[in-house]
Amino acid sequence: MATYDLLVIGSGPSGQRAAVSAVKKGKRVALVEMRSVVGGVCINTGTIPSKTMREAVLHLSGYNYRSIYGMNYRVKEKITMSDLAFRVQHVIKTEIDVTEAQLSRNGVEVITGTAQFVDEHHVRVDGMGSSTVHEAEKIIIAVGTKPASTAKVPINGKTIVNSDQVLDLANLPKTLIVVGGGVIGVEYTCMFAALGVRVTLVEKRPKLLEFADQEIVEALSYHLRDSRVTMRLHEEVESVEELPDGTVVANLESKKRISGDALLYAVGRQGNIDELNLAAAGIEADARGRIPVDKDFRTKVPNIFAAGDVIGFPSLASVSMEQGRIAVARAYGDETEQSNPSFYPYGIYTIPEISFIGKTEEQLTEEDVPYEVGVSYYREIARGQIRGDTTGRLKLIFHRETRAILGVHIIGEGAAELIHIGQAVMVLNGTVDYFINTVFNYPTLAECYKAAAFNGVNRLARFE
Ligand SMILES: Cc1cc2nc3c(=O)[nH]c(=O)nc-3n(C[C@H](O)[C@H](O)[C@H](O)COP(=O)(O)OP(=O)(O)OC[C@H]3O[C@@H](n4cnc5c(N)ncnc54)[C@H](O)[C@@H]3O)c2cc1C
Ligand SMILES: NC(=O)c1ccc[n+]([C@@H]2O[C@H](COP(=O)([O-])OP(=O)(O)OC[C@H]3O[C@@H](n4cnc5c(N)ncnc54)[C@H](O)[C@@H]3O)[C@@H](O)[C@H]2O)c1
Repeated sequence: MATYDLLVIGSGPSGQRAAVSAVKKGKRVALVEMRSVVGGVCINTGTIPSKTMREAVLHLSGYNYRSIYGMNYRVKEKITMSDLAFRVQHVIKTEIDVTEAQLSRNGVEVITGTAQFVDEHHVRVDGMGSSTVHEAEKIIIAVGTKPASTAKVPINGKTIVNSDQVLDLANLPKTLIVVGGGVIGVEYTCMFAALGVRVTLVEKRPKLLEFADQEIVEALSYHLRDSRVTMRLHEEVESVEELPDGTVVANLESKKRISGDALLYAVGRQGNIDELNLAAAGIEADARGRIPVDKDFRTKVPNIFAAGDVIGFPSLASVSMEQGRIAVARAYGDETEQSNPSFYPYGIYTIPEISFIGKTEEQLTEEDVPYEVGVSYYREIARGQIRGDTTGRLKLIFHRETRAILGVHIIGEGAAELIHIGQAVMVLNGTVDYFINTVFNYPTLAECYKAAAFNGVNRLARFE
């Protein structure tokens, strides 16, 4: 029986970061992964495939250049699922190689197999025709999630797919039903709509992306409609059926029936805990398979920690890495490593992209915080015109009295990169005056910050 200082279960972003951090602290570390390759949902089925597919869609469809060369501009006239899969497979393979190299360079022992607890210090790993028990002083559960499913939606991996299977669609459908207007549903809706697929998006809540600033969501909704997406909000899909001709029907609770060539079921995800035998370690998960932890990512069993999507919100690759790092720091009594969730950014890879940090107008209104808003439009910035994005906008929210930046909300090309300028100013306690008094490269999208700051400060001046 092998003995480790730390055993990590799962090789997604949280597991990888936890394992390497522990090695850097001089610990002997093993990482167990049940897939044949490392990287988790992030590299193999979720983040990396979807973001690469988006890039392929934007390139091949010529979407970003239609405002310059005309609505019929295309790089490739007939785009197939294999065109998209080609680029995706290339990036997945490279990312797996990079991750494997990083783990081996750092001396993390990767064990392939499915982990299950024997007790709070022992884990059995079944794989490759063998079963071995490993002992560890500390254990980190980083098993991530899998798509939520129900018997009423017969996923067949071909025409009725979940988000792990999108690239398995044999052909690009002419019509697609997307169930779930969360981040996954909305991102894929945008990609297929940009390819000319007629998409119907069904969301049971009255609004899409409820956690985002509603002005930004309204701007996105405009783009979705412009791309001929039909939005069925406040409507719940009750069941799905396959018809003999191979098409698919979604039955809504309101008795409406929607038909399509294919259906993507993206109604959330649940913790990957079925194989773990958590009870043997004295741990319980909630109904959605999420494991409760304290602020240090410690479960109710003192030597066992959990990080990443399996602990629930916000379920982002970016945050999962950070949770893995902090969990290891706390496991070894290190309080110096810190991370502040108030400054975690969101990047939503819709078309156009959305990114934000800090509070929304809705939250600040609810909290009675006196704020002012400054807005700038990509069409007024030279780089916006050069790039062909004339619909993007950046919204800066700042405190009316202290002038501190309270939130930044962006929709448009490069939003997920651009947000980090606002993030740095917020983290360093900057005010709107930073943007007024700073020179930005010209022509860049970063100039949006300065234009928005002027706009906001000019509004304030009306009251002086
Ligand atoms: C379609 C999609 C798009 C996304 N896009 C983004 C994005 O743009 N930006 C972003 O920040 N986040 C995005 N996410 C979220 C991101 O992928 C997750 O937050 C991240 O992968 C979670 O990392 P993790 O370490 O918790 O686990 P995961 O990446 O889920 O990895 C967990 C690993 O544990 C393994 N495992 C499970 N059980 C066992 C067991 N018993 N024994 C051994 N191994 C086990 C699994 O095989 C898996 O490899 C997206 C997710 C999806 C589904
Ligand atoms: N860019 C990113 O950061 C990114 C991208 C994709 C995924 N993710 C992560 O992946 C996780 C899962 O994403 P998701 O979109 O699957 O989950 P989600 O929980 O965010 O959204 C699911 C949506 O489906 C709706 N829904 C549920 N049942 C329904 C029904 N029967 N009919 C119609 N609508 C229904 C819900 O109201 C909800 O809005 C998220 O937590 C997210 O953080 C992040």
